[in-house]
Amino acid sequence: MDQSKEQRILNFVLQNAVRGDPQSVVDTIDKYCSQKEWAMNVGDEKGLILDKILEEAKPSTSLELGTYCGYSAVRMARLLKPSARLLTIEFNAEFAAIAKQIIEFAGVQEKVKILEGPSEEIIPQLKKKHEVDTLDFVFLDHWKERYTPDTILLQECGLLRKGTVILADNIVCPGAPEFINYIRNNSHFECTNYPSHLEYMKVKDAMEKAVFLG
Ligand SMILES: Oc1cc(-c2ccc(F)cc2)cc2cccnc12
Ligand SMILES: [Mg+2]
Repeated sequence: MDQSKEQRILNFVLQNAVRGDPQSVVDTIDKYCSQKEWAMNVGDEKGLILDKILEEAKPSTSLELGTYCGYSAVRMARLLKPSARLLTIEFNAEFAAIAKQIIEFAGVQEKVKILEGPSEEIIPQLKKKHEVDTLDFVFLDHWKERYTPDTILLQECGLLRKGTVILADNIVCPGAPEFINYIRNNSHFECTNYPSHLEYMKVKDAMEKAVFLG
């Protein structure tokens, strides 16, 4: 059976990154995906925007929708304070298995919990099953047509609080026009756009920050 691209990324990390060093794992994935095979990690240019917004938020409890290979989970976990936690939801079982190994290799497994399944099923379980009170930071990086319904679901489940920061990837490419229309016309959110480029490409992309006002 031929290896998947995600398995090749994992193998490259295991052979080239430094175990227990999250920055080396991030740099190694960026090296592979810019030189060998493109993959849908947030990448280094948009990753620096993610870093800055995450550091400003200083979150105790963060949620990521769309783990993929774990690149942004490792990238975020490396900046979290020791007691902080990141929950990351991944629908695809193969991706979740790869991400688990990359997160463990990076040594951030104590801060990161991968929840495998559909976001619409897992979000309503966060309070009772995963002991979440409210979320300080949310990174939307899964299927674009889920951005709006999952944002509404987070609100309905009482998981947002005054000041919760939501950061969404791929606002331009592949694009999330319905989400942008929803969030920018919703008086409960204060939005900021961050122009950038698609990971590893010269194609234009952007991220959108939406702060929940309560
Ligand atoms: O950052 C991303 C990029 C793309 C993408 C795929 C093919 C393209 F030609 C361009 C962009 C898809 C994503 C799907 C989910 C989360 N992030 C994605
Ligand atoms: Mg993305």
